[in-house]
This record gives sequence, C-alpha cells and structure tokens, in this order.
Amino acid sequence: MATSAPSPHRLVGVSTKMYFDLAKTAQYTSQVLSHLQHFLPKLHQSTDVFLIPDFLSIIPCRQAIEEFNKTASPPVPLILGAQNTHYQDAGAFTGEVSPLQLSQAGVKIVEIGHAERRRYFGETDAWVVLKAKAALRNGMTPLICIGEQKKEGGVENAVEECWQQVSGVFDDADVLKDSKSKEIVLAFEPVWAIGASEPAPAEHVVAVTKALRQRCQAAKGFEGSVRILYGGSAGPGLFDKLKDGVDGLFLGRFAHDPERFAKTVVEVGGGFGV
Ligand SMILES: O=C[C@H](O)COP(=O)(O)O
Repeated sequence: MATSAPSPHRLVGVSTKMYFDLAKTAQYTSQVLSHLQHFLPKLHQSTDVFLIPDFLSIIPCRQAIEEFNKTASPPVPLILGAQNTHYQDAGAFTGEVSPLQLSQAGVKIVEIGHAERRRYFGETDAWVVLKAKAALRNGMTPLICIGEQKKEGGVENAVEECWQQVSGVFDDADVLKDSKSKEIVLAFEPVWAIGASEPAPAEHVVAVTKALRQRCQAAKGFEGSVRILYGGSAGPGLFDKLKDGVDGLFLGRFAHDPERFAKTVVEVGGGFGV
C-alpha cells in the first residue's frame, strides 16, 4: 500500500541518458561497483541502488555486474534499468524496444515519461499508463517521471500538473492485474530543474512530494507500494534536506563522477556508519 511517509528502505540511482559511449559506460559501471562494494553489507539492508544505461549497454552492464559479483561477497546489489520501453511485448513496431526483452535482459526498473521523452518524442500521459502496465506485467518496476514545466507556479500548480501526468496509472483498475511487480516509483523532476545548475529548493520538493504521496494513498483500488524520488540536478549534499518528502534521489550529470555518485548513495542510505 502507498504509505503516508517516506519508506525506511531507500532508493537511489542514475541514468546515463545518452552522455556516454560504450567504453565509458563499461568503465563507469565497473567504477560504481567498486565504490559500492565498500558499503556492504549495510547497503543491502537499507538501500536499493540502480543504474540506467543506454539500451546497447544493458547486456554488457548485466554481464559486468555478474562478473564483478563472482568474487564479491556479499554481491553488490546494483539494479539494472532501462530509459524507456514500448508498451507491447512484441509486434511490428520498428525501432522500439520490447518490455519482454528488457526483462529477459535483466532489467528490473524502467523509466517512463521522462521530460526529455515527452518534449522530444511526444510521449503522452496515455502512453505512460500503457508503458507502466507493460513494465509491471513483465515483472519490472515503472519509474514514472513527472514534473511541472514552470518554476513560477508554486507548489499547488506543481502538484496538479504532476498528478495529471500520472493519475491515469493510479485510476486504472487493471494496473496491477497480471503484474509480477507491485511497486511503482515516481520521480518528481521539475522540468526547470533538469539540466540546471542547482536542484529545486528543498521546501518546494518536500511540499510537492508530500502532497503527491497523499494523492497516491487516496487513489482508490491501488494496492501496490509507491516510493518517490527527487531528480533534477541532484547530487551529494541534497538528500538530507529532502528526506521528509522523498524516499531517495534520481541523478543525472552529478553522478558522472562515480565517487560523487557513491557519496550520494551513502547519504541516501543514512551514512552506513561511514
Ligand atoms: O534522469 C535524470 C534527471 O533528468 C536529472 O538529470 P540532471 O541531474 O542531469 O539534471
């Protein structure tokens, strides 16, 4: 069930978008694994960490994680994600990537409705519903990105705009039907804070995410669980200011340095006694 407070089990991750080439992604993955290894076994107990590379890097990343974990004890629990999915499992959809194949490739979490996909590729709220269902029926967690366009509208406007983008998922009585996964993750990413020099102000993020959590709770018939992340110029030093509202962070550019990413993971995880 959607709960009224952030989950004690936190979630933090990075999307490399289309920033890295194949070699850089491979190098980055192995550096992230090495950094995270220092925080075992506490990492296991409190925090889920995900890495969302480009599509072509998904299988090499999975292999790199498997290879690394042959000698890591306990294994580093790095969850693999995808930046998008089609909503059908198979068919005549040239150039698209099937959610069935993503799950077969080892993907556990799928980004849906990112602001860049909405802006450049026309992704709609209706597609978000279909894609969320596609992820869930294939055993993957939908990571649904929502966020208001303009900074000036304040909290109320942001909540309305965000809820409009995702309410179709919570209103759909069948959303969890046939689903192997029962969790939805929302990433609150104000469009104006993505690719910016600094994140949205903490009081804005906390107010909006608290209100969104209430909406999720009030959604009739939704029996799954919800975690809410903040994304948009997130990096080290931020989580503590947001922790009354969010369950974790979703990073972009400010995770490109694997050490800074690991530092952020430690902060989100509550320090791991470091
Ligand atoms: O996918 C991640 C978000 O869009 C945030 O990206 P950013 O931290 O580079 O602004």
